[in-house]
Amino acid sequence: MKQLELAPISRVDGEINIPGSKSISNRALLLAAMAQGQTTLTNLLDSDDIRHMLTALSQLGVSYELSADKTRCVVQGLGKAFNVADAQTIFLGNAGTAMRPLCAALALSQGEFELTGEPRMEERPIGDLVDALRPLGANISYLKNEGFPPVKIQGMGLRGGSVEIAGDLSSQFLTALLMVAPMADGDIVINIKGELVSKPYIDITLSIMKKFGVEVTHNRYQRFVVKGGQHYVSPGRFLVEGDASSASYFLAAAAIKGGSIKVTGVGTASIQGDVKFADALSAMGAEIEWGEDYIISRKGQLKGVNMDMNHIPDAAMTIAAAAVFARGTTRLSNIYNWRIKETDRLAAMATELTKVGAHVKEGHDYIEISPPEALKKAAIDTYNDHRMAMCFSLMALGDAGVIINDPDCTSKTFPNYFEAFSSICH
Ligand SMILES: O=C(O)C1=C[C@@H](OP(=O)(O)O)[C@@H](O)[C@H](O)C1
Ligand SMILES: C=C(OP(=O)(O)O)C(=O)O
Repeated sequence: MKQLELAPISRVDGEINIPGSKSISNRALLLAAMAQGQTTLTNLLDSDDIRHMLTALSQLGVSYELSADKTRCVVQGLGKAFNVADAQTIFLGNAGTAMRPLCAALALSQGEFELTGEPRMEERPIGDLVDALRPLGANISYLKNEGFPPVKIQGMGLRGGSVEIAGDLSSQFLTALLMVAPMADGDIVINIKGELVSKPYIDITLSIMKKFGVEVTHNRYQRFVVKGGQHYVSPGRFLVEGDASSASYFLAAAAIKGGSIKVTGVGTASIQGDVKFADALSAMGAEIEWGEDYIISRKGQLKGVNMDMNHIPDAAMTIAAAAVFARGTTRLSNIYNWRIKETDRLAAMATELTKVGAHVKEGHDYIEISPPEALKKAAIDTYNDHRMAMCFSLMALGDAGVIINDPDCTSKTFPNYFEAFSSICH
């Protein structure tokens, strides 16, 4: 196994143009593929999750042209759902933003499809989405375990109707249903069962759908009404914002160590909920300055916080890492669904933070972190989770340095993360 040793870093400073957002790239690609007209996507993310979506679209008969650096993509929209004569097996790695939306999109399409993924994907639920699609006419079956990928889809279009969908495990199920609903034969009313988690990701979905010409109304995220029989229409050009979750590591670095870091590509104009990470960092004591498309972070005297993190589950992991450098205890709550992401992130975070000397309490849906007396150098297991690798790079801001096992797992969303990180370290 590859290991990356990071020596203690004395100062951070600089500016980073953050690569494109994963959540926006995969949504925009799928809608561009089904929309009428040609879409030129710029600042597209080049990473594993996006490559899986692009490969899937090729298999589904979509033509597109990627620039040499893979950040510009001209997509020829089909103007309708997919229609593929030969049965297709589509491998989606561990990309939730490909698996869930494509499951819905293929139920809406014509053809026979199998959606498969990495072993961890077979442990990440999809049952709540399948249960919501079936009453609309979807023919989906499980190839291994009930409620989990791989799935087999006999695409035959979707009718309108009123459905319920569980909101308490993942917002991606609702995102998937919303994205296909306008192309169903009739109107669709979606009622949310239970608390809807990760709500800001629904705002990303609705915002991108609107750019492609479709408006959805909703009643406080409890009931969504989507008119059926519509088409998406390409906006022509679509600029992908920088990834706000990826920005969190750099902003945290300056807050922990000093100097000043400016991230560009995300700011007050962002449609991503994860920009709220900067507010959480500010509550810990960081000095934050906002611009329309940039955020600057400077050192504060960090202190522990007690926060509900349901709205920013991905960037919340960065707060857990920063807590090691804060005075007092940090408690991050309402994060049960950390357990069903790339790994069980509550267990992984607790185990690895303990290795560096932090005092950690892992609850069913929360984590409590008190800083170590002295940071210990440790070899950090990353569990094939890009965010574990990126979060624990921050340990190098202490006096001990850190070893990151399997650093290349950042390729899921940020292949050049460690180069970018070293560019701000002095
Ligand atoms: O819709 C999206 O783009 C995402 C939603 C979130 O997942 P959950 O809704 O499962 O929390 C987030 O963790 C994931 O990285 C991306
Ligand atoms: C949860 C994540 O990914 P996915 O889109 O696969 O759910 C993530 O990127 O942190």
